[in-house]
Amino acid sequence: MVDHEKIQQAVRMILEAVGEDPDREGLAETPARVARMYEEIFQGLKIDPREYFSVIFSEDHEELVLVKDIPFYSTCEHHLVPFFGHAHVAYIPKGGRVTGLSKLARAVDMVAKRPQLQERITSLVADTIMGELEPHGVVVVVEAEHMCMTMRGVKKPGAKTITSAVRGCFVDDAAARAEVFSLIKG
Ligand SMILES: Nc1nc2c(ncn2[C@@H]2O[C@H](COP(=O)(O)OP(=O)(O)OP(=O)(O)O)[C@@H](O)[C@H]2O)c(=O)[nH]1
Ligand SMILES: [Zn+2]
Repeated sequence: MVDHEKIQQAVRMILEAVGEDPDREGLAETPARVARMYEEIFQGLKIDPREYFSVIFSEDHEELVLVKDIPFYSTCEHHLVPFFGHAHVAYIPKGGRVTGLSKLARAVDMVAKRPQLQERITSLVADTIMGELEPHGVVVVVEAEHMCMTMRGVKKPGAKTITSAVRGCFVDDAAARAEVFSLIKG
């Protein structure tokens, strides 16, 4: 649980500081709404993504598994405005240790629901999968648009940031890595 009372006080202060009247009709409920919103969009702070991989299926598949185009929404830790896009998660299971596909998307979702950096989402998802599933290798690619670069500051709408984290066999196996990147692109 986030501290609703504290968030409400803070939002009220911000509204006053920017020259708004926090008691006018349209804003009266805003501090409480923002507190509820933070509860939702920062819920990943309370969740360890490793818990999604506590159930492992035993399946004899030591070939590529790729879940691509996983939409996500996150909050830039520098400006507290959204950045959002898609994540692509690939791994090659080892020793029959296969996870439910949805767990890959859940891990992305929850890691994103924190004040974040795109690089940290990318590496944390990759390292969590490496640590929990102990696969041959993992590739995570994240593509996102940062509202802090779109609506303010440098103002470059449409600019996309692409980050990748490559682990295990994909580090040395250029062909396997290229296959993943071409499947993501296609
Ligand atoms: N590496 C990284 N940088 C990010 C991310 N999200 C936002 N940023 C950058 O964080 C930087 C913060 O820069 P500062 O110079 O401290 O802040 P600022 O004066 O508001 O910077 P401008 O955005 O350039 O106006 C900016 O360059 C943002 O583009 C992210 O996920 N990863
Ligand atoms: Zn930002």
